[in-house]
Amino acid sequence: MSRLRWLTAGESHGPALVATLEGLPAGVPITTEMVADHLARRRLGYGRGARMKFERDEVTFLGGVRHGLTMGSPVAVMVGNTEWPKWDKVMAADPVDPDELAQLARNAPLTRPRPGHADLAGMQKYALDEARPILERASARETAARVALGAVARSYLKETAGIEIVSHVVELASAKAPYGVYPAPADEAKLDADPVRCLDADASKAMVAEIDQAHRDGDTLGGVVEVLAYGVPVGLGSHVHWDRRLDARLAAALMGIQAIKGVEVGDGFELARVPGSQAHDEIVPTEAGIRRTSGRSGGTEGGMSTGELLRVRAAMKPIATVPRALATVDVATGEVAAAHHQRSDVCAVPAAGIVAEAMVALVLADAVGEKFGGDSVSETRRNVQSFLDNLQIR
Ligand SMILES: Cc1cc2nc3c(=O)[nH]c(=O)nc-3n(C[C@H](O)[C@H](O)[C@H](O)COP(=O)(O)O)c2cc1C
Ligand SMILES: C=C(O[C@@H]1CC(C(=O)O)=C[C@@H](OP(=O)(O)O)[C@H]1O)C(=O)O
Repeated sequence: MSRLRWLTAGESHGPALVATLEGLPAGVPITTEMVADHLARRRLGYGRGARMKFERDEVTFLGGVRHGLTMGSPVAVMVGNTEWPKWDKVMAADPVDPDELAQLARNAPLTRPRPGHADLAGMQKYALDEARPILERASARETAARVALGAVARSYLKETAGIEIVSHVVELASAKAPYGVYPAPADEAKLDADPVRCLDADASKAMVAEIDQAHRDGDTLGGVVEVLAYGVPVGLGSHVHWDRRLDARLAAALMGIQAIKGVEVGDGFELARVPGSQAHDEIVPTEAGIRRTSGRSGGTEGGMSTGELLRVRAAMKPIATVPRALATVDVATGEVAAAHHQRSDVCAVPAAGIVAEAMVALVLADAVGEKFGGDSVSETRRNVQSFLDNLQIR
């Protein structure tokens, strides 16, 4: 069963985010720069708000890594928040003089919850009279910590099994990339250079135009990202129990990203609309061994990886902080009000793709560790190779 354990902590305007990852072997190459590169990729994307322009994502390893390699002990990483100095009183861990707090405009109680964000349900659940303690943690700032851990998981996957992950934006509001065109890992730099991380130039332009229009309208947008994992060996996950199924684990991980409201594995919902003869991937003998003729299943059958390209999609709802503020209730007065709005993203779908890559990496790293074990990278690599070399049917 599960081999990796990981947790994040920290608030959006606190001093830092921290994350720990336990269960990796020794010898995984990882440096501060590798993590920082992925964090920089997460800050990209047309339509993001002001904060992403000045956020620096300062990375510090606190444990588990020595001279660029994991040691087999828990990996602990900290990502500093550039915002902290402005919030040191409002978000202080220790009590602050109430008179001093009352002077601070940014400490004004947030009593007009935003539809679509965690504000209202969180205030009700945690018995709070304002939303600050809820939105601080509900904020997708937390995804920086996941991307930091995802960088470690990606390195483990590449070193042990040769697995490589890439994502792209396939839909943004009504703009769509042509279906069935998949980026390769080598396309990462090209995708990162595109304003919306879309492979198709025309679709990219249409997506940018959608964001510009939403910006003018005081509105926000969502979209769909697709994550591909190349080189996934057959046999990760299992058919024997629901929580061991690889497809279920991927779906839960993607759905666990803020604002993701739908997940598809392979052709997903489309498979429900066509007959079986057009829904499955036929099996054929080839010089390279038994293969599938198509990739509709997204590389899993019976909750196990098939050895074909792994492909999952995640649908993000539009950003909840709509500039043309939506109707709400001021919970301090019970009166009709406009939801609170400060700066926010118009669209964060490109960033969500980077987060989705990290979540897929963490799920696959867990599944690789579970199947192949190993306390050093070389041991895991040997185990992967030995399994593949000794497959009875191939
Ligand atoms: C990368 C990323 C950036 C986001 N930026 C914002 C934002 O600027 N403003 C906002 O209101 N919501 C933003 N969100 C979405 C909220 O975090 C999300 O709507 C909120 O957690 C409620 O969604 P839920 O119902 O799925 O939890 C962002 C989400 C992601 C993944
Ligand atoms: C800080 C990040 O995203 C934030 C996610 C977010 C939200 O409500 O989810 C709201 C915004 O934060 P702020 O209110 O401070 O401008 C985004 O900037 C980040 O991704 O690093």
